[in-house]
Amino acid sequence: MFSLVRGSVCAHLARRHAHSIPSFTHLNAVTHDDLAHFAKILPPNAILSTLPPNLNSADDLVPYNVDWMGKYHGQATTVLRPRTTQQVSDIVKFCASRRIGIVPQCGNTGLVGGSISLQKEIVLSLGAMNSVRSFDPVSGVLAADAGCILESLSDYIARYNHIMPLDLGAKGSCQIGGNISTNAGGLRFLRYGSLHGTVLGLEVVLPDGTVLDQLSTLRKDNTGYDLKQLFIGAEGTLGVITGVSILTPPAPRASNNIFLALPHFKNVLPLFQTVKRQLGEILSAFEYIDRTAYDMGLEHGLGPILNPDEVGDAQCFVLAETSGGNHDHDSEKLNNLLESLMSADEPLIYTGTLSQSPGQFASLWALREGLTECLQKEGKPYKYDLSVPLAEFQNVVDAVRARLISKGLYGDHGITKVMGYGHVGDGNLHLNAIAKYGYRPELEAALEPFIYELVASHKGSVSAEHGIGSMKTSALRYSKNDVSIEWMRKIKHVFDPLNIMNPGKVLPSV
Ligand SMILES: O=C(O)CC[C@@H](O)C(=O)O
Ligand SMILES: [Zn+2]
Repeated sequence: MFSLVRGSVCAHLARRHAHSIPSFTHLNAVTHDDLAHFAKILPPNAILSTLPPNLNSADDLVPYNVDWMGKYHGQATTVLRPRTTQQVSDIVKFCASRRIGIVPQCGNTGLVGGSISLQKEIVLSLGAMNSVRSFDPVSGVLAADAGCILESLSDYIARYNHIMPLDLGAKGSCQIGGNISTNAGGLRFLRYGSLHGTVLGLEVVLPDGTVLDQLSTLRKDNTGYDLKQLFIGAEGTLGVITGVSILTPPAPRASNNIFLALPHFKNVLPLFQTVKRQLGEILSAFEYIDRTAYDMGLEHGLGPILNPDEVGDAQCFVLAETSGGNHDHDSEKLNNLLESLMSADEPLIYTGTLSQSPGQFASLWALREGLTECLQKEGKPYKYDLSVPLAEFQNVVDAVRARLISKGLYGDHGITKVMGYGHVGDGNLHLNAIAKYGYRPELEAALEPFIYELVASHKGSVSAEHGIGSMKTSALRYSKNDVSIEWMRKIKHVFDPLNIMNPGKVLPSV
């Protein structure tokens, strides 16, 4: 009996070991000889390195080593900028033979430190792979290199009257390969759904350098395991996405929006139901902004959107968008909605405005889309991207603020503002806490794991759309059970037994 138990424990440990992920100590830093090898694959201007013979300055590497927020500072000595899938494959094959870690990087606009080199891994920048491969105006399928900027792709297909199925505030600099690697959600998720549905195919360089060509353009392909799904949201830990094919919808003929002020958060849910019922399928976005976020936007010049006297003490705001077939018809629907909301016996809103021109349409969106940048101007934001039941949005924000107050950490010396905004329609709350004078360990300790425990108590997700990166590896367990994490490890081990692909991201080290 005793030996049987011992046997099973040993077997368990052996199993764990088989799927544990080698640590950074197994990886080698780039050497002079490695650079000489890279120089056989890439032209000189595609290699940046602080090592001899290149001797670039550390400043030259800042765009690759420091993330958009200036929060994560990477350690890469070398950045490689291939132009072809073959070059990516040659680089990866060589890195695997030398056990050199690789951080695939697109626009470096992520918010969780997913594209930063933690311990001298090379940065493999996809930005020079930026050509459209094909577009079929009949099916709407776009095939493109991973390094294409999202907005450039939008502009490209606009001439065919199509739009990208995703839209983000960072569209001017984020790249499609990064969007897919992080399974970005964004502002059109409510209407067009997840990239797991709209991505039809991928080309991926696997961690041994093999090119996995799954660049299918088929809508229907029911031939067993759908491998491409594994790379969507894998954050570069299973391979380097080099090419994508994605289904793009026809551009709506008319887009309108409306901005509403609500007295209390508790009105948001009934409002969402009313709006869905009255607008039906033309509703394409339903975004939430709490009072603190709205005021911050105004302080930074993103308004005024509504008459301050009518806004009064409104506690939150909603931006709803329609994408339909007829501008006047949709506008009339929104007008009727606004009128019925205002004239109800117990109105759900204080006031609202309906955009009357493309300029007004853009300025309503500008307030919502500009919030992330406003936060950066206010100080150092602690950012949490959560899925929680809609009814809990405000409770979560309030609980975090109350905790900081109770610990004496709320105010100029600590966290100056706690706010919530996000994609109500998708159950996705962006909770931000601003440390005006910089990040401090005691502030982080007050926020985490408190926020993650709160999210877990609601069976929510610690990452709704930004990913895990290096920021949330230890928080993964609040949203994934042990069995799920163990199978994630097994998958990682199958693809990347040496752990050269974006090490230290997504999976916690054991
Ligand atoms: O700033 C954030 O926390 C969210 C960023 C982005 O996902 C957004 O929805 O604007
Ligand atoms: Zn978002």
